[in-house]
Amino acid sequence: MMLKTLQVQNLSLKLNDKILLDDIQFELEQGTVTALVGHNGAGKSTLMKAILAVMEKTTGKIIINEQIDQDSEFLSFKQQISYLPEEPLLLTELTVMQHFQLYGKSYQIKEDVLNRKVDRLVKGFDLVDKLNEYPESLSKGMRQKVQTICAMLPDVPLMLIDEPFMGLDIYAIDYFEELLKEKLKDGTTLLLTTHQLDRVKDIAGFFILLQQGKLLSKGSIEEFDTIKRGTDNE
Ligand SMILES: Nc1ncnc2c1ncn2[C@@H]1O[C@H](COP(=O)(O)OP(=O)(O)OP(=O)(O)O)[C@@H](O)[C@H]1O
Repeated sequence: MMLKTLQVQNLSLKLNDKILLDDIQFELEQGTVTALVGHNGAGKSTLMKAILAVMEKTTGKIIINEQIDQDSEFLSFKQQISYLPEEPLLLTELTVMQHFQLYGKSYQIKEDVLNRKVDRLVKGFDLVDKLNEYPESLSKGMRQKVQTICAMLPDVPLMLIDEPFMGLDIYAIDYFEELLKEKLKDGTTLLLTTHQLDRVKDIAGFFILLQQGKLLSKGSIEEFDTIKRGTDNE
């Protein structure tokens, strides 16, 4: 039996009487890639934030590796997940390197391991000469690269990626894809939101379709194509 990296059970999230997530249920098996799809406002980002506990769920259970429960082991739960937000969330007062060190501390990465990883990733993303710069002196794409490196530093069971490849040039996209494939080989499980399924088809095996906070359907990517052809009337 495959290990279930993530189990989401009866997850609902209400905010000011508005139901943003309605009884969501799904599981992700170890080493799989799932694309979270749906129209603007369907609840994709909210679902990620609920998994991360950035937004507080109203009901339900969220469990990592079949044992670490968001409700009972909050700190160790948080350390099992790395998150790449759609827009970079960098701190104006920290240099690029200090951001990496902050992530190293939060995920308890040993200093030598961290430095080795940083070394390799800044070379890959062509940021070697930016380590001592502050975010405001970087381009938008460079900031996105810094945020991407932050998310790639920890070795965690689950990665949540909101709109991968946004703002990255083609070289960075290729390199990022390579890194994701490496992570998958190491057993990391990926959940990513996207509006362009074509872009993630190479790596994603499964989909989850949200509509107005409800899980409308889920299955393999091949099945999604069939659903789409049925509804789009192309
Ligand atoms: N902090 C918040 N306060 C109030 N409403 C919110 C909040 N965050 C999200 N919502 C609402 O929740 C719904 C889902 O938003 P969410 O950002 O999760 O959608 P999404 O599927 O990620 O959309 P997009 O494709 O546009 O990124 C929307 O109706 C949005 O207005």
